[in-house]
Amino acid sequence: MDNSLSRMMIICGHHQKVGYQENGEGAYDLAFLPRGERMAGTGSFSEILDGENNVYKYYSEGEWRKSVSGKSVAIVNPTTRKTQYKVQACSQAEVNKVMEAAKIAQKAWAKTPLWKRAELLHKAAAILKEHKHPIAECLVKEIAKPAKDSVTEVVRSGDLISYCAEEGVRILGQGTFLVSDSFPGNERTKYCLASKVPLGVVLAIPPFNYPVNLAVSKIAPALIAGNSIVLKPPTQGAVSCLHMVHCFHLAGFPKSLINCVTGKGSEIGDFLTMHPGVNCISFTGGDTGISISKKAGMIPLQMELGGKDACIVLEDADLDLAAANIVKGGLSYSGQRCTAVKIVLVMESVADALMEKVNAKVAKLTVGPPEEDCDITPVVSESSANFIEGLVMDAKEKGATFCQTYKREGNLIWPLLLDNVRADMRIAWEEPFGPVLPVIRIGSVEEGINHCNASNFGLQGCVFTKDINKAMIISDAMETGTVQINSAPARGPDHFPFQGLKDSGIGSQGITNSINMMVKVKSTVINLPTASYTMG
Ligand SMILES: NC(=O)c1ccc[n+]([C@@H]2O[C@H](COP(=O)([O-])OP(=O)(O)OC[C@H]3O[C@@H](n4cnc5c(N)ncnc54)[C@H](O)[C@@H]3O)[C@@H](O)[C@H]2O)c1
Repeated sequence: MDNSLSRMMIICGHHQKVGYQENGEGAYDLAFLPRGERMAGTGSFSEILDGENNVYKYYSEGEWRKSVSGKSVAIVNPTTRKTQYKVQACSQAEVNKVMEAAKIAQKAWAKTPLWKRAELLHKAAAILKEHKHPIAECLVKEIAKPAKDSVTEVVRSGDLISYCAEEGVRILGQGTFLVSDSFPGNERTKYCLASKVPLGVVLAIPPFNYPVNLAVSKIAPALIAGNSIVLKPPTQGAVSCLHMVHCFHLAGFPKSLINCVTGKGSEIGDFLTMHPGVNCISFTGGDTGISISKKAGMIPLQMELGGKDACIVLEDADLDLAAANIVKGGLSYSGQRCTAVKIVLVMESVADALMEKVNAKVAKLTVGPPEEDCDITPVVSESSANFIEGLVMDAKEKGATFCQTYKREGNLIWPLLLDNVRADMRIAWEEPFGPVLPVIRIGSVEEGINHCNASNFGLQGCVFTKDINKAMIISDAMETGTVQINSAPARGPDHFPFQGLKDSGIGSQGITNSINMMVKVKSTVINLPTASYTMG
């Protein structure tokens, strides 16, 4: 931090705080503010920033380090489109070192009592929540998430860690005891004790859209189950992740148990996912996950990939409820959610009425910077905005009805509903990951289900109807990991099972399922010389 900073009044919502102005490179000095109120890279977080070069460090062997590569990766603020932060470009040699250390640390951690693991996780959760503001600030600057939602993401992550600690001590505290005489031909001469043991080193790769939440949803289950962690954060979201990791550091976890390497995908991406030291990969993201699955060795994989979540609206639906969920479900965080409503399939007879309600709500959305807590904020990158524009132009050429005028400034795209979309348009099938929502008018429920099932994705879907019997039949017919009845698709609450079928993933998440996924079963069989049946 240089000396040229000038003291100023920083306006935060309705509160005024006396502090120092941003120095133009994303760093602040607010050391006099209460703990937890400080800004990114300062106060408790000053250790994670190489102030001389203004590059965030990576975390290895319990220390914050500069890469020997001398190189950095720039993180571009989606709103200003200027470099906001820089992170270390780690080398393959540094990844090797991290892997070796993580392997050794895991062995000691596996011998740490479960209650002690849980205690440390609770501590990390509390520290994370205490520092919600500086971490949320990173989310606002790196991924343009609206300010309030950014705080919510951090708090929710703290709650997830605590829940995981509680769930872990219960489910990992129990094994299975089997006797041999239930299988034909056996006497009770064998007792089998099956217990859950850690996998080893878990490689965690979260996506940009929930970098903190989707990192801790891997880290916490892995740790409570006795594994060590190597985290590879997304580039946009890396600095938020580094701050989050520092909260685990402050909680006092053993060194090398949690590690975080940053860098270019081309340099360390495949190197990490194909590394022989990795015993499990937990990945959330797009199609990259499919290629990782093909390249990874014979290790357990947890893959949560893209979605094209359909919203089927029947003739008897509560249209106000459906409209509210379509707008919130489709356009929150500018549609950059795996479980966003990504296609509306509405019965022709109620389509005009529904669209009127939806368009009235879209007109009320605020569009602008995340700092102002706008509903629609810039999408994560210029290439993402270009991709979304490509889908919009394709729909235009093929005759979709534009409910709003298409408008874009830089990475900021105004919310847009496309009515009368047809199956020959790309947007009927592809995931825009932006504030653009296609609507297909259907003549029968079967047509809606067929469209949903023809997708290569199978994450979630939803149906709006007042008839629970019809809803159940549709839910059973939809080939998706989850179907929501009378609400938009959603991942939370975080302890619910969460899984994608087809190209949407492998395995199931949610706190309990993730813990169970990060262990393997180990059996010890006691062989008795004679059959023995317990009498009392
Ligand atoms: N199903 C879910 O739970 C879920 C949740 C959120 C997001 N998503 C999906 O994520 C996508 C958007 O996120 P994104 O753009 O960050 O996805 P992405 O696939 O581009 O990147 C995901 C992660 O993979 C890393 N990565 C990229 N190339 C790699 C390589 N060769 N080796 C190792 N790691 C590599 C990225 O740095 C990032 O950390 C959307 O498709 C969305 O639907 C799915």
